[in-house]
Amino acid sequence: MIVIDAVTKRYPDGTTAVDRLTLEIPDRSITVLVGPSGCGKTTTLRMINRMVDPSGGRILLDGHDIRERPVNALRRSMGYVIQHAGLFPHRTVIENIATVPRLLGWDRSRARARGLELMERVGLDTALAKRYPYQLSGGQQQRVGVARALAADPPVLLMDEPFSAVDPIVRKGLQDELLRIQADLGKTVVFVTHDIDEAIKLGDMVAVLREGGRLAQYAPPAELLSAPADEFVEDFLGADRGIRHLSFFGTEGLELTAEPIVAEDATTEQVRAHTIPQTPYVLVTDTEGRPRGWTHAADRAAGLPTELLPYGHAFTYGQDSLRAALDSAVLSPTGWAVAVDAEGRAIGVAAQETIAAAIRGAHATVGPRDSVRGVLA
Ligand SMILES: Nc1ncnc2c1ncn2[C@@H]1O[C@H](COP(=O)(O)OP(=O)(O)OP(=O)(O)O)[C@@H](O)[C@H]1O
Repeated sequence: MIVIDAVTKRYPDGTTAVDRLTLEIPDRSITVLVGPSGCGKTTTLRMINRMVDPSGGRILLDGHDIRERPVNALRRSMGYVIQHAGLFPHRTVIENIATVPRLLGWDRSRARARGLELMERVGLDTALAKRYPYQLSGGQQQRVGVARALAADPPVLLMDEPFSAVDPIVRKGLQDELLRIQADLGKTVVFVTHDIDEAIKLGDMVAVLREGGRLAQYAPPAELLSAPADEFVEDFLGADRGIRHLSFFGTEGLELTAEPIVAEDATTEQVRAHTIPQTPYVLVTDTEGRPRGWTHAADRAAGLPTELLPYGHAFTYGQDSLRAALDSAVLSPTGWAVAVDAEGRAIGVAAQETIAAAIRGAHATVGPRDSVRGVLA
C-alpha cells in the first residue's frame, strides 16, 4: 500500500501545489487522481517516485518511508507512463521497451523476448518491433510507453495523463487495454487525469482534488456519483451524473417480455398471437433469432406491406448496465429496448417505464454496486 500522509508541496516561488494531502492507495487496484488543471495531480504523482520532494508530510510504501530507499531502486519498482509516451526517439520500439531490463543487466536476447511478450500484452503487433517512435501512431506510442513501464514487472505503475493526447476512439481502446492488463497483472496503479469520465471508468478509487492541492473527496466511483461530498465535486461530475450512475447497476433482474418478438417468416396468425396491448409494434428477428427491426403488428397481421424500423442498439442482458438498457430504449423508435444474449439473439424487450421502475428499485433497495465497474456505453 502507498500512504500519502499529510503531504504538502510548496514550490520555491511560493505556489502551494499540494496542501496536507492524505490518501491511502490500496494495492493491486487503480487509484485515479482527478481534478481541474493546476490542482496538484502531477506534483502528487511525482512525489511518489521522488521526482519532486515534499515540503512536508511523508509517503510510505509498504510501511516504509520512501526516502529510506535508494532513489534508483525506488523508481525501478515504479513504472512511469506520461502523456505523449516520452519514448527515446533514436531507439526502436523493442529497445525502448527493453530499457529497464537492460539497465538491470538482462542479456540482449532475454530483454528482447520480454519486449516481444509485452508488445503482445499491450496489443501491439510484434512486426512493429524494429520501428522508431516517429513511425508509430500516437496510440501505438502510448502502448509502447505502457509496455516500457511494465518491462521489469514493477509492482507500482504511475500514469500521468497517459491517454490525453489521442483521439476518443483510440483513447477508449487504450483504456480497455489497461483494464484488461490490470485484470491480469494486478498492479498498484496511480493514474492522473483531468477527465472525470476516464476516472470513473478506470478507477477502483477516485481522489478528486481541488485547486491548491486539497482533497475534495476520495471514494469509489459509484459513491462519488451517488453522494458527491460538496458542490465542487458535484459540478466537477457534471450535470448527467444521475445517468452515469446507472452504469453501476446491472440488468440482471430487469423484467423482459418475449411476447412481441416474431421471426421474419412468421405467419399472420403468429404475428397476431404475439401482439400485445402495450405496443403497436412487434420485433422481427432473423432465422438465427437476431433482431432485425420493429414493424407495425396490425399491418403485418393483416398481410399489408410493412417496413422495418431500426431498433437502435440492443443491450446484452445481465452483462450491460441499466444505463445501456435505458439508452437502448431512448434510442428506439418504439420506446422499447431490445435485450440480447451473449450470442446476440433477442431474448426479450423492455419498455422505458419498465426500465424506469428497475432504476427506482435499484436505488431504493440494493444501492450502488461498487464491485461493478462502469460499463460506459
Ligand atoms: N516547478 C514548479 N515551480 C513552481 N510552480 C509549479 C511547478 N510545478 C508545478 N507548479 C504549480 O503547482 C500547481 C500544481 O501543478 P501540477 O502540475 O501538479 O498540477 P496538475 O493538476 O497536474 O495540472 P494539469 O492538469 O494542468 O497538468 C500549479 O499551480 C503549477 O503552476
